[in-house]
Amino acid sequence: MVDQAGLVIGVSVGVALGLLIAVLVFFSIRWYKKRAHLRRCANERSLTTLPIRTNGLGTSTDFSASLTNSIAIQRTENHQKNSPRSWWNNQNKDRFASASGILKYAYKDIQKATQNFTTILGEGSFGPVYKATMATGEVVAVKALASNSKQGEKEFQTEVLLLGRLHHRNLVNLLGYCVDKGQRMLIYEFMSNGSLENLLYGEDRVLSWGERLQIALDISHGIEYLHEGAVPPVIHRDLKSANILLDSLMRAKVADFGLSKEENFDGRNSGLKGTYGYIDPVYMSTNKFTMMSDIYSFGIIIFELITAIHPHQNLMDYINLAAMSSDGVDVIVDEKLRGEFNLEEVRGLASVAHKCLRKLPRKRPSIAEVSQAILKIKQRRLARDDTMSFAGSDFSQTFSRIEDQQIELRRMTTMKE
Ligand SMILES: Nc1ncnc2c1ncn2[C@@H]1O[C@H](COP(=O)(O)OP(=O)(O)OP(=O)(O)O)[C@@H](O)[C@H]1O
Repeated sequence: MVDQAGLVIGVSVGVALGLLIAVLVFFSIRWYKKRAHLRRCANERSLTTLPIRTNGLGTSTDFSASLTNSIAIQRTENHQKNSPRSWWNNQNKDRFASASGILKYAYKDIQKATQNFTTILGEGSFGPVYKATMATGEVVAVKALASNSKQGEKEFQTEVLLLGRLHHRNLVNLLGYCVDKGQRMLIYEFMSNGSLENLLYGEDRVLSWGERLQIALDISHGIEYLHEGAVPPVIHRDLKSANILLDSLMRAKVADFGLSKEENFDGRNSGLKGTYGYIDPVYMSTNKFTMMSDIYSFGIIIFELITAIHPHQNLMDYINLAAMSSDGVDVIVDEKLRGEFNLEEVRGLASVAHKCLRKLPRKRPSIAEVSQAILKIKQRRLARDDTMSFAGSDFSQTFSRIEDQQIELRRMTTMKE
């Protein structure tokens, strides 16, 4: 009896234990599956994270977030190979929206769009730039990284990372990139009026004073976004008229981030980054590049707009001479303007530029202050234009009143006759 009872108890305990273990295993598997699912979801969310946008345009995080974005780009590539969406990828295997919102193109697409790389627009230190018409009909500019380029891959990655998350109407937008067949290329929006340098020193067309003022304001807004809108802030390091591009409406956009950090000083490998004539003297002596060094370069660009004298043609000497003359900046205003400018506005803009070129960086204005000052000049100009057109309309009203009276008089005299 006792043995039987013991057996029953033993079996019951065994069964209970077995059940307990089965339940535990079941829940462990469920818990593990759930965790794996959550991790997958989290990964997918990070892949679709939007690029960093600031100033109310979207979320902003720190630089590590932009690195996460770059990792996400790679993960997207691996992930897409195996995902159920691979049918979609097969349809679009040459193009896909990367995590930073820019498109990746296949080499053959670019080859076709540039008619086998025959549509060259120009050549910079990065390599040749081509005009390309994509399959969609969109016209773009393709910057190909020269294979012998020293700063190549690092700059390329910087540019893709940086521009992919920076969007502003006064920055040249990066639309896509290509890393294929050992080639690396960047695809930008096409700027049909080329560079400010070509416009100021070429023979094609003369920029009016109004256009120059607007260009100064556009550049200022572009830099303001880089310095004060982007998180973390971006220092351009190679602001110059060749890096300001103009669209079909003559609106200016700042170009060449990342690429601008190459060692490019006077052709010598001095370790300094930037372009001779635009480099802040304080940076030259301290090797420390700050936002104020960008402000200095912008001051030089403003004087280029006023004088159309290139910094390589002793622009600084002219500026210093004019500062000593009683007529001030008036003596160095671009002759091509043929007096078609408002002297007060020119002096106002020159005063802003002088402040940007101050020896002590801390005495230079911030880019927001520069924007404000240029905006004020433009607003005064608009107000004056309004007054003139109002005065003009007043005059024409008076004139037509006189005409009406004359007609009336003539009518009365004919009636008398
Ligand atoms: N997005 C664009 N749209 C139209 N033309 C462009 C575009 N980007 C560059 N270009 C043209 O291509 C040429 C080379 O430009 P790139 O930016 O490579 O060199 P750079 O700025 O002139 O010199 P560096 O590389 O030494 O700074 C320039 O003449 C420029 O006007």
